[in-house]
Amino acid sequence: MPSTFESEIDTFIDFQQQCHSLCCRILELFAVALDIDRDWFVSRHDSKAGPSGTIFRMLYYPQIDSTYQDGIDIRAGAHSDYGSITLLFQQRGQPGLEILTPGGQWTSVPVDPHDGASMATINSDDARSLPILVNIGDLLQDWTSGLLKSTKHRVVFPAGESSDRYSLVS
Ligand SMILES: O=C(O)CCC(=O)C(=O)O
Ligand SMILES: [Fe+2]
Repeated sequence: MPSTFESEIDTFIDFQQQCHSLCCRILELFAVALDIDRDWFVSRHDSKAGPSGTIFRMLYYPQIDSTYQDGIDIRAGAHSDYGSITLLFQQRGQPGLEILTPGGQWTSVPVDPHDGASMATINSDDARSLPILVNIGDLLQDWTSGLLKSTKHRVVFPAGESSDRYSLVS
């Protein structure tokens, strides 16, 4: 843990635990939907039985000058996540995530899907908070024999002006 974060260690641990609980809840609902034992996925992330396998990452992609080449220079190369599910927290004004569609096209994922919607169409809770992006990973694809598909994604420099990008991944 970098020393600059040491004073916030309790906040990070609390946040990470809340992420783990949310992941477990989502995995439980997947199990219900698949009509299998509702603990099937969650029991495999039980920290009482050993390391839960959960990884928490705080990512910083620094702003660079405008010499980067669109479509060639990228911030995080194409990959799928190797775990079961991943929660991704992004910040307003820091786009860049793209997913590969089944048709093989890279498509940008809005940080806030409500962008462009009129305020009258979103409720006040939505106006305050950003959605959490949930990615299915390779392990869940494997566990479900490909029924749930892991999503290939990457992070590119946004078109136009580049800015710092911070994200949290759990
Ligand atoms: O920073 C992002 O938006 C994505 C990060 C990511 O895909 C990862 O850490 O696996
Ligand atoms: Fe990823």
